[in-house]
Amino acid sequence: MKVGIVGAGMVGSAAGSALALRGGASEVVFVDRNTALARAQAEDISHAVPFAHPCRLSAGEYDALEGAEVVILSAGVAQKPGESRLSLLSRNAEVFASVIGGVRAAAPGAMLLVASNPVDIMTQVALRASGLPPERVIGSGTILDTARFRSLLGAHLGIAPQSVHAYVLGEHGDSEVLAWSSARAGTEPVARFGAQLGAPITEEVRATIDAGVRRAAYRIIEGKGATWYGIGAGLARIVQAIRDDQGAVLSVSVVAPEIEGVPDIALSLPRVVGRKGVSATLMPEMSETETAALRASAEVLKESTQGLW
Ligand SMILES: NC(=O)C1=CN([C@@H]2O[C@H](COP(=O)(O)OP(=O)(O)OC[C@H]3O[C@@H](n4cnc5c(N)ncnc54)[C@H](O)[C@@H]3O)[C@@H](O)[C@H]2O)C=CC1
Ligand SMILES: CC(=O)C(=O)O
Repeated sequence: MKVGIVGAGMVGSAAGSALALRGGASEVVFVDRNTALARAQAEDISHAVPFAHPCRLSAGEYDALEGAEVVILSAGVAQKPGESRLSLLSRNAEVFASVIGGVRAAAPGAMLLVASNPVDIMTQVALRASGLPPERVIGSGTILDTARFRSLLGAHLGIAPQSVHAYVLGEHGDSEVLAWSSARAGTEPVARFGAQLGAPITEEVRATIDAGVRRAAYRIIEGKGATWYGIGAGLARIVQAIRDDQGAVLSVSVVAPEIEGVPDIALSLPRVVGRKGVSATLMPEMSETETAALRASAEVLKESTQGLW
């Protein structure tokens, strides 16, 4: 499958690299207003291909996206230390205004996979600008936060994160909701599993894991300026679910008519992802507190779109 990546910075290049290393695409094309950067990323990643799977890498203008089935949108500005994702909105909405037209003209059949922050609102921006149906404009949403949650829970329980089934819901951002009520280790609720293994999930453990997930981006940006490996792998995971029509259940963001009483909203819930994009949305079992937190997260996002359209 041919995949386009608009925005060849840290996130776009990490996604291209993950796709090449995992065998997630037969062809990856980078587009960036910095054409030298796009060319250099393609050349650099192509040198990893002999150690991985066949994959052609190149860079070009928008017309090079012709035939792409998925286009990843990772163009725009990223957070500086201490800055929130929501603060990027007006700058990145402006970037998308110039990017989406070029993508749609060159690759009208492509699904859009949005990574730029604030990703939930940028997914709404991309939907409106593209005219595509909502199931074909997918935001990476909390795929990364869910990975962070599974990773920290797995480490606490002493099991592989792949055996932890737990999701982060709502905004990919400060108001996100860790869905503890539905979290499972193997088939067991995580609290029961932890008690059996001598790794109880106390209030203190929950608070530490919550901060570990919610504050991850801030910590990493403080330490190295940006985050890219986790989201690069997450984007490649979504592309593979689409390419292979997997029906994978992933926490991604799409525009929905209503969630928890908030109309016309994009946020993350577990969703079934395959060749047609998102084919179903699942509402996990939640406690009253989690339901209220999800509603609050939807309201934060809704509030942030005021004045945008
Ligand atoms: N969804 C997620 O989980 C994550 C999202 N992000 C977001 O991804 C975005 C990209 O982050 P980085 O790659 O670290 O930034 P970066 O600054 O390394 O790369 C952004 C690229 O976009 C390009 N660009 C800017 N305006 C453009 C335009 N009009 N047309 C074409 N290219 C344009 C720049 O030349 C640059 O190469 C940010 O908004 C960041 O917040 C970052 C990490 C995780
Ligand atoms: C930057 C960002 O959105 C993240 O690492 O979660």
